[in-house]
Amino acid sequence: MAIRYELLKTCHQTGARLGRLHTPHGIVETPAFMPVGTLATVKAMSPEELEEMDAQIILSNTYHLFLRPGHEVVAAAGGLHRFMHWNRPILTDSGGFQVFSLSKLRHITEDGVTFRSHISGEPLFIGPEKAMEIQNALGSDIIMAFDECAPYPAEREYVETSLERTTRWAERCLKAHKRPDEQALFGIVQGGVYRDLRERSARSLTALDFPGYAIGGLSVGEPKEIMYDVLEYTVPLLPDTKPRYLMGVGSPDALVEGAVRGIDMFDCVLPTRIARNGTTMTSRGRLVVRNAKYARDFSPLDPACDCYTCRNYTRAYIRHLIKSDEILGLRLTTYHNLYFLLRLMENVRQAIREDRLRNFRDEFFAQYYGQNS
Ligand SMILES: CNc1nc2cc3nc(NC)[nH]c3cc2c(=O)[nH]1
Repeated sequence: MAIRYELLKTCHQTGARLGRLHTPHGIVETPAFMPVGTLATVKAMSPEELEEMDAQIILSNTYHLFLRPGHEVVAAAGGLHRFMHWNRPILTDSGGFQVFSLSKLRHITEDGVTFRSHISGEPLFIGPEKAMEIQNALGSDIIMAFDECAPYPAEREYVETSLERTTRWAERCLKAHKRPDEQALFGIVQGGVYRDLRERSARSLTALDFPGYAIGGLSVGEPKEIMYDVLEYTVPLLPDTKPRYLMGVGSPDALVEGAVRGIDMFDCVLPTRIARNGTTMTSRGRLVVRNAKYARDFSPLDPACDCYTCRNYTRAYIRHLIKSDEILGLRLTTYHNLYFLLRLMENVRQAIREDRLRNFRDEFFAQYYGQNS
């Protein structure tokens, strides 16, 4: 078995679960946030810094590594763990999402997707078998089925046709996967915002008995209330003995609301992406440190945070670095943002242990979104 999910407890106040995901590269305590390391690096962070902040698993992108440096190069290095000097768990996505979001001139057929590289413009192809070949070469602990993330909004007919093909692609992935004992292949539930289509997708995929399930097709521009709605009726269709991964989520509120609805794993570029333009997450909401009002503010980004950035640097100094486009500036804001979300998930796990996740959510939101301020 490539992975083993251990369900430790279900919160009595909510549907949230406390779990441990045993992988060949170590244990992941869930609910867990996965920092995104698209090009085999979590931008601006070293693996040692990620370990220091207790990141337990990171995500990397098949599409990007296929284009550059090429999965054969990573395989020749001994796999992604060796290549990037990260010896904890890695999850790779299957490339579908990036093909649709990054490349131009793409064309979907039953075989897969033809597209032009967003780097060189050369014509390329990825399908279920190719996505398995690439991820088998990368050697990640968890790999994702090749799917189509239907856009939002999308006609019901389009979503239906797409999910049927995604299910056929999932079957082809199961057949093409060469290393099921070392790399756990997750199925990805689609179906847009249509309840009966989500149920059909979940039923088809759970019948194929994947070791874990992702919920795809969300966090693609739909209102959060709609996303939470889809989770309410989709999560219960998934086996509670297996991990559930909500792809591309998310912001602090979405992480907490997702955990409340039984999600175990999350990934999002938000913390690293907004850090690069000086936007930080603090216990009292977002703080845009490049703002002039912080020019002489010698307090830490977040007085309630004990991370390396908050223990050693001030808002004024970080603002100066960001304004001067100094590399240390984005390193310090990235470190803090990742630390903030990883601590948030530790607090969520603790609240589940103590059966008080609903209370935690209300307290956290009041502080972060300032309902009571
Ligand atoms: C790899 N397959 C796959 N990745 C995804 C990544 C996403 N990232 C977001 N928001 C940032 N939504 C996503 C959906 C999917 C999805 O439906 N499928």
